[in-house]
Amino acid sequence: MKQKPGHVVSNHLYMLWLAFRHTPGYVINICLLAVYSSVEVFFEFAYSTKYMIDLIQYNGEFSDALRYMAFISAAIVVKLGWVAVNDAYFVPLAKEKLYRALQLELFGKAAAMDLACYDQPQFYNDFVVSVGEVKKRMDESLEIIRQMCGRGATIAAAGTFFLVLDRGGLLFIAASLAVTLSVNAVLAKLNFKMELELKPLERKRAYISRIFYLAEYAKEIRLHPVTSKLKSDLHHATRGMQRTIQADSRKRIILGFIGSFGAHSLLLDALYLIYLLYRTLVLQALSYGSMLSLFNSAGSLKNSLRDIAALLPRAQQNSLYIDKIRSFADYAPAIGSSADALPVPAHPKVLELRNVSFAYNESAGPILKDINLTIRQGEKIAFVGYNGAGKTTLTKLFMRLYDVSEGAILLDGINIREYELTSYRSCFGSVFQDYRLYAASIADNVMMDRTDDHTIPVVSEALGQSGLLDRVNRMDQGTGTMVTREFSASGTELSGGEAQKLAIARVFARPYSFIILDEPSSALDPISEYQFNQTVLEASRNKTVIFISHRLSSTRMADRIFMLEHGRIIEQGSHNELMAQNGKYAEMFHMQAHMYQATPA
Ligand SMILES: Nc1ncnc2c1ncn2[C@@H]1O[C@H](COP(=O)(O)OP(=O)(O)OP(=O)(O)O)[C@@H](O)[C@H]1O
Repeated sequence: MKQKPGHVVSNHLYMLWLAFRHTPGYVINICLLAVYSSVEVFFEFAYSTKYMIDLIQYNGEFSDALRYMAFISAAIVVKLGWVAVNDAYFVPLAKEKLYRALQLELFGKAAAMDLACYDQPQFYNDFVVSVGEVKKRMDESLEIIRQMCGRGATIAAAGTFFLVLDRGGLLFIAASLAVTLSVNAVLAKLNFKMELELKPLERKRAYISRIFYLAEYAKEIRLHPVTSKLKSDLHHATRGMQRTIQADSRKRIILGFIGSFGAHSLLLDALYLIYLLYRTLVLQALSYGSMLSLFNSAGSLKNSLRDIAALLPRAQQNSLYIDKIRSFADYAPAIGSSADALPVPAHPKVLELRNVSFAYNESAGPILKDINLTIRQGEKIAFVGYNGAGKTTLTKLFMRLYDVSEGAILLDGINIREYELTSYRSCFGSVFQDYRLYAASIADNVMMDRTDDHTIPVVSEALGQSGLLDRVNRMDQGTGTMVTREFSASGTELSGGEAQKLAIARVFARPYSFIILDEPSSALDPISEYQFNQTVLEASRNKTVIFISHRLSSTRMADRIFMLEHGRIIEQGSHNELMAQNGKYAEMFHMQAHMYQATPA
C-alpha cells in the first residue's frame, strides 16, 4: 500500500498536467497566489516584529517605520483583492470548466469500455471509484500542489531567516518534523485501509437508498414484500461500517495525541522558547526584535513543515486513488480496431458465423457452442428457444459487444475484427429487452443524438412505423415532449408498450443494414403486435432483420428460424419446414397455440 515518493510525485504531476491542459490560467493563478500570500504573510507577521522592535531598541527613524508600513499595507491590499476576485469569480468558474472537461474524458472512456468489464467486479469497482472520485481527487491534487507552493515559499523565507540568525533553532524544528512525519504515515495507512473496507458497504447502502427513491422500483417495492429484507440489509451494512470504524480507533487516538502534543507543544512551543530566552537574556546573542521574530517564525516554519508533513501522507493517500484513475484513463478496450482497419461495406451482403463458441467467463463454461450459420442481406431471421438458451448473447456477438472465444464471425467474407469498430457497429440498429429511454425529448430518444428541424420528419416517420405517432401527435409538444417528469413538469410517462414502441422507432430512424429486435413485441397488445409485425416487414423490406421472440406467432413469418437449446442450434428452417420436422420447435409451437386456445377470451 505504501507508494514510492517518485510514484506519488509522478501521479500528482499527472493530475497537474491534466488540469493545466484544460485550465492553464487556473493552475498558474492558484500557485502564484499561494506563493505571494506566503511571502507577504512572512513579512507582515515575522519580519515586521524584528524591524519595528529593532527600530525602537536602536533609536531608528520614524519615517523608516512609516515607509515600511506603507510597503506592507500595499502588499496586503494586493493580496486581499486577488483573493476576493479568485474566491467569488475566477476559481468557481475555472473549476466548473475543469470538472466538465474531466467528466467528458471519463464518459468517453466509459462509453468505449468493453461490456465484459461490467462483469469483472474488481475492474467495475475501480471504474466506479474513478468516475466517482475524479473531481475530489483533482481538487485534492491541486490543493496539495497549491499548499506545497505556499508552504514552500514560507519555508524558503523563514528558513533563510533562521540560517542567518539562529541555525540551532532548526534542530528543534527538524526533531518536531521527524515525529510528525512518522505519525502521519501510519495514520494515512490506517485511514486508507478503513476507507477501502467502507467502500463496498457504502455502495450497498447507496444501492438500497436508490431502490427507495428511483421511480422504476416504486411499483415493485409496493407490490412485493422486499422492504423488510432491504431494511435488514441496511442494518447489516451500517453495523459493518461501525465495526470497521471502531477496529483501529484506539491506534488512531494514540497516534493523534503523540503527533499534536509531542511534536508541537513540547518540542517547539516550550523547549524552543526556553532556548531563545537563554540566548537573548543570558548570552545576549540576539536582539529583542530577533528573539520575538524567531519565535514567531518558528511558529510559521513549524506550521509550514507540519502542513508539508501532513501533505506527504495525504499525497500518498491521494496517489492511491490517482492510480485507479490513471489505470482507467490508460485502459485500452480489448474490443477495438487497428489504425489500418477496413471500412465497412456500404451495403453488406452476408453475415456468417463459423464454428463460433463463446464463454462470458472461462470457468463458467461456454454459453454458445459451435454455432454455424449464414444470414443473407434482406433475410428475416428469428432465434427462438427457452430462457437462457443464448439468443441474446448471440446478437451481442454480432454487434461485437463481445468477441467470440472460438471460431469467427465474417461480414462479406472478412472477419469482423478487421473492420473499423464504430462504423461496424453502426450497421446495426437494435432494441434489447432491457432498452433504456432517456430523460430527453421524444425526438432525442428516437434520434439518440442532437435533433433539429431537419430531423423532425425522420422522427415522425420512424414513430409512424413503430406505431407511436398518433399518440405523440396528441401530446401538446409533439416530438418535443420530454420523456419522464424528472426534469420537466410537462413531461410524459409512457406505458410499457408505448415505451417499447419509442425504443423501436430508433431502428427505423437510421439506415441500418441489420435490425436486431430482442423481444420487440413483449409489451405490445395483440393488435399492436400484429400491426408491428406488418410494419416491421414493410419498413425493412431491403434490410436484414433478426428477431428474438418467445411468441412463435411473431416469428413464424421469418424466412428462417433457428431454434437454440443450451447454446447450440438444434433445428433450423422455415416455419413450415420446422413444423414438418415435428421436433422441438413444433412441440413448442403446439404448446403455445394450445395455451392461447385454452385461455378464456
Ligand atoms: N454478462 C453475463 N455474464 C455471465 N453470464 C451471462 C451474462 N449474460 C448472460 N449470461 C448467461 O448466459 C446465458 C444465456 O443468456 P442469454 O441472455 O443469451 O439467453 P437468452 O436465450 O436470450 O434468454 P432469454 O430468453 O431469457 O432472454 C444465461 O445462462 C445467462 O445467465
